[in-house]
Amino acid sequence: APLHSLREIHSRTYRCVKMCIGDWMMIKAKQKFQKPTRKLPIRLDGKVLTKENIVEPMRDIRRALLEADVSLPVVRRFVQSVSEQAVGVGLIRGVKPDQQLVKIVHDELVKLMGGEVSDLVFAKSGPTVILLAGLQGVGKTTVCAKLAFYLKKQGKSCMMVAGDVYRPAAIDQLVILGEQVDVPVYTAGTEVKPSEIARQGLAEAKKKNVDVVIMDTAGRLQIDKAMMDELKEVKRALNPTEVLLVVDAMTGQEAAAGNSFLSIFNPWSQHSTVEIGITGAILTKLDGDSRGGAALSVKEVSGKPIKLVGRGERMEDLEPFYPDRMAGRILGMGDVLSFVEKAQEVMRQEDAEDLQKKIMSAKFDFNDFLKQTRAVAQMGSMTRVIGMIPGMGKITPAQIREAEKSLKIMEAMIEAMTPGLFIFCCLKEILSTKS
Ligand SMILES: Nc1nc2c(ncn2[C@@H]2O[C@H](COP(=O)(O)OP(=O)(O)OP(=O)(O)O)[C@@H](O)[C@H]2O)c(=O)[nH]1
Repeated sequence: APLHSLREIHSRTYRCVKMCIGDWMMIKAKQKFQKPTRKLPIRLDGKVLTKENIVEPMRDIRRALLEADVSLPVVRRFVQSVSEQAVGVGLIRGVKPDQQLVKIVHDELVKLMGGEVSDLVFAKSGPTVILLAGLQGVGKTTVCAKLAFYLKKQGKSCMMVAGDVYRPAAIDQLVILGEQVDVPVYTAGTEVKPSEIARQGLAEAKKKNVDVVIMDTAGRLQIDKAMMDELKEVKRALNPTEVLLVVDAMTGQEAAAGNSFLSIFNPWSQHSTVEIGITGAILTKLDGDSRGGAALSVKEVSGKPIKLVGRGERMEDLEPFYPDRMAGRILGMGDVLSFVEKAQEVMRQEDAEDLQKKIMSAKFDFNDFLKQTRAVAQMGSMTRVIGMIPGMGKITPAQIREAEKSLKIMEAMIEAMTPGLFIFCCLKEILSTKS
């Protein structure tokens, strides 16, 4: 081909593609600079966490967990598993081993407690039935009314069933709370078996077309066979959507201990064969002094998510369980956590700045251009690539086809050119543009 037409193709394509790639890269760099993405690697210090440098901070973390009322066996298992995971992890620049360890422990705690909010499950048809179980005095009756109020605020019609026949005051308590939250309560006195009350209550709820039925059950000071059998009978009568274990946050150390309700999940417990099919838990009395270690014990021992937490005696004091907030509360090292998070952000920001500087100072020669062209080509067809560039929507398919053709010619030309010929073409291009 004559040099003139080659030069024209060359210069037109060069300018067009350089503009596109340049704009596109600047936009991307700007986006990265303004909002550092999580994908950018965090700059590390070149040092790592080792068995030796985590011994001391792990001791503090162990103490913090015990002070937060996490039960001892749970603390032991947790500390061992996190220590194994932490060894070899790179240190973020400017962060000390103990600080970084706190962050790792925090993230592990969040993961262990389910990671995200675990929502209540609702039946696809017919009423959703929620059965509450738990030891005496943990707050079941109060939770029953709180839950009804909570669901009522979400637009669901509710009915409560008073199944605690062993403590007559519990039935009166539920009726009073029902009046307070304006939710009907089904009662059948103390002479009827709880499973029969459950059957009658459910029938009544179906008749009234109620969305959610919540059944309160009796609590004992400790679990025994009679209590478990009774619960199983109630469960059979109701076929509940959710069976929620109500746990007092103040009883952290006991939560996973031998005589607690939780022990039915414990493989070493004498009640391990008892199966009542708990689907989740509600943690009460979190407004107290406890740092909430029971949350970790519940999840660790039962494997079931905590769905809601009670934070006071008022009816509105029930809210979803947020694992990250709870992890922060259990560790009680909020300052260290926010410092490490900040350090991570700064490092990501510095990485983004570096990237931008590299783009700004790049000497964009034809070899770079070829590399970029190939990189762009690897991203898919020109139509797809152009579609990713903001403001390029007006380019017609014919123009894109033309550009693709030119690119192929360009590639062949650059590869065939010696540096001398390359400079000659550039000079000719500059001179002809000037004239
Ligand atoms: N501070 C605080 N107190 C609570 C909370 N939930 C329940 N309580 C109180 O704990 C006490 C026991 O609550 P109940 O609802 O009667 O407990 P229960 O599990 O039904 O007890 P039994 O019927 O004996 O099994 C009551 O005084 C409640 O007001 C909570 O989240 N925070």
